[in-house]
Amino acid sequence: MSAASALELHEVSKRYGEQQAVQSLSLCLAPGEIYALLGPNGAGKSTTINLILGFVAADSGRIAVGGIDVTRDALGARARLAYLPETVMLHPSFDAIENLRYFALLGGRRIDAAQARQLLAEAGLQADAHTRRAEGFSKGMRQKVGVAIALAKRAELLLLDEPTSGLDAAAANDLSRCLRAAAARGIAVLMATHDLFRVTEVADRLGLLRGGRLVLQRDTAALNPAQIETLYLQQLAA
Ligand SMILES: Nc1ncnc2c1ncn2[C@@H]1O[C@H](COP(=O)(O)OP(=O)(O)OP(=O)(O)O)[C@@H](O)[C@H]1O
Repeated sequence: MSAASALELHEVSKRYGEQQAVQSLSLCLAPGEIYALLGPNGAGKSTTINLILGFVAADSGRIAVGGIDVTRDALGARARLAYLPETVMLHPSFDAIENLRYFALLGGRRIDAAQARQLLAEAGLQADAHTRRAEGFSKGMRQKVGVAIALAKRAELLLLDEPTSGLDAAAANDLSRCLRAAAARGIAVLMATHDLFRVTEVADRLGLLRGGRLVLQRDTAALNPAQIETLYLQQLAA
């Protein structure tokens, strides 16, 4: 496996009983690349993310994060990535700066308040929210703190599952900007999503999963949302 890839999956398969959740999946993300994983419910998107996180073990195939094999060194691989779940859990009574410093420390990095402010600003969190307690934070604000944590950790890979579900248009647009900023710093981003509109806005490449198989891959540069939808529906009907 190439150490230059932020993420590499080679012929990865995972079965749950009779259900083939992921089948012979091969995928490679370069540093700074944003990849959108599309597919209908049950296509295998979350399973793919859980395999990369090492939460579930592949039946066969290999996965490497920053060249570190997930099976051989799960902790080493996890140290190189950051995962944003649907709701980023923060310490409710800490403000954004305290949360960032706390989680950065858990991730092995000590940062001061000025660095925390800088990272939160890069992730797009407004300055007046930096010293507010996190208990009142919206989903979008939590995600920004989550991205700032990934930046603080110097993660090479950011994984997101349905990041725009439940976000209003402004917050989703904000998140796109935030992911672009992370990618500009060399972080590769893999996001599972149903949001075809955001795919053209934020992703460099898309992959469509169907029944656990990658049935289509495209650069998004030349595609608009309507074209993506057409490709998507054609593949599902095939
Ligand atoms: N823990 C599990 N036990 C048994 N079957 C599972 C488990 N997790 C996923 N599956 C099955 O594996 C297949 C892929 O599921 P997965 O959750 O990865 O799809 P998905 O693309 O993320 O779907 P959604 O868009 O609904 O989140 C489905 O058939 C699902 O029922």
